[in-house]
Amino acid sequence: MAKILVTGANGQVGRELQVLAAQRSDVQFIFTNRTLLDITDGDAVEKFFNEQQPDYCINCAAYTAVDKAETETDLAKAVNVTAVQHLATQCHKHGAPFIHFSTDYVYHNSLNRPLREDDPTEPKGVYAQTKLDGEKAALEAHDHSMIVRTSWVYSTFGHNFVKTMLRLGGERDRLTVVFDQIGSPTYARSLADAMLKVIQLHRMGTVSQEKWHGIYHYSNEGICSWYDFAKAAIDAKGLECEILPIETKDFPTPAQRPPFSLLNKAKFKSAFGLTIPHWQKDLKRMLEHL
Ligand SMILES: NC(=O)C1=CN([C@@H]2O[C@H](COP(=O)(O)OP(=O)(O)OC[C@H]3O[C@@H](n4cnc5c(N)ncnc54)[C@H](OP(=O)(O)O)[C@@H]3O)[C@@H](O)[C@H]2O)C=CC1
Ligand SMILES: Cc1cn([C@H]2C[C@H](O)[C@@H](COP(=O)(O)OP(=O)(O)O[C@H]3O[C@@H](C)C(=O)[C@@H](O)[C@H]3O)O2)c(=O)[nH]c1=O
Repeated sequence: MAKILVTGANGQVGRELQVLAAQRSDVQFIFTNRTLLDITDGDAVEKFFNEQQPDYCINCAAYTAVDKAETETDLAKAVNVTAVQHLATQCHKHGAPFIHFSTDYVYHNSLNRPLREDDPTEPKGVYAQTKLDGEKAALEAHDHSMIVRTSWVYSTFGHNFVKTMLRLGGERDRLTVVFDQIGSPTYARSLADAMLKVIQLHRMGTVSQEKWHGIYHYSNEGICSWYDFAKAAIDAKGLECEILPIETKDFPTPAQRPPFSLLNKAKFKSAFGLTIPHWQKDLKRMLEHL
């Protein structure tokens, strides 16, 4: 039976993988959180791999506090770069294909079309830079590193934009949200499900090394601004809170966000023959579980 190691399993994607794992008996999952396995500890990671011998590793651990990363730079680097190198190195040593998540924030441009994996990157903040460096570390350390760049992840678990909007929307009469940052949300349940399907295809022998190794995009289908996304969530919940569109300059933050980071998913869909739900459908699905 294949053994899948999931690191950072207390985060949004990790928790969704745990939900899906409960429905599977054909695969053995090992879920680790920071207490069970601190991935910044290289010796601990090595020992863990030697003892557990996983067949696959999905790294859901990350430093994701975008603004705080501007001041907690060393910690962001340790988790998003050094630790990723530890995991990829051990995956390589044990012949375990690796899945690692990255972000749409590696981009910062004004291309007037969905972004492809080979479009130029231009990380603006510490979080974005460390995620890009982590991608490189994973790709260099292991020849079976799948980097999945995703965007605007939300779930019933953990902290995310949707839950923040619903909380604030229940407390205030009015919220102002940027409408000049465009992209696509990603329901962590769908992302988790897609990763397990990719592993299933690999186990069936239909995913070559060349196909596994490299960068893929995955987010929900469709396009919106953070304003549209907030309004959809508030309206779906029937909250009496007015959502007003504002420009980024009127919502200053320590870290810059990309103005346009809509991901083109053509490579992922054609490589694995999978379809991706539209963000409006997935938002409804998530709100039903909330
Ligand atoms: N959230 C988003 O909007 C987006 C996320 N991504 C990427 O997707 C991936 C998953 O994100 P998401 O599920 O939202 O992340 P979360 O922030 O929800 O979870 C990250 C998890 O990593 C854990 N962690 C942090 N440091 C360590 C460590 N040293 N050892 C072990 N575990 C650690 C955290 O533990 P603790 O709770 O103890 O801190 C937390 O449980 C990440 O790579 C992220 O960069 C990409 C685009 C958008
Ligand atoms: C709370 C709030 C945010 N905003 C803006 C700020 C920001 O530009 C945008 C998104 O808000 P947040 O700061 O909650 O989201 P942020 O932490 O930037 O989310 C990012 O997280 C990392 C981990 C990723 O990888 C990205 O894909 C993305 O999901 O909305 C408002 O305009 N009004 C508000 O009331």
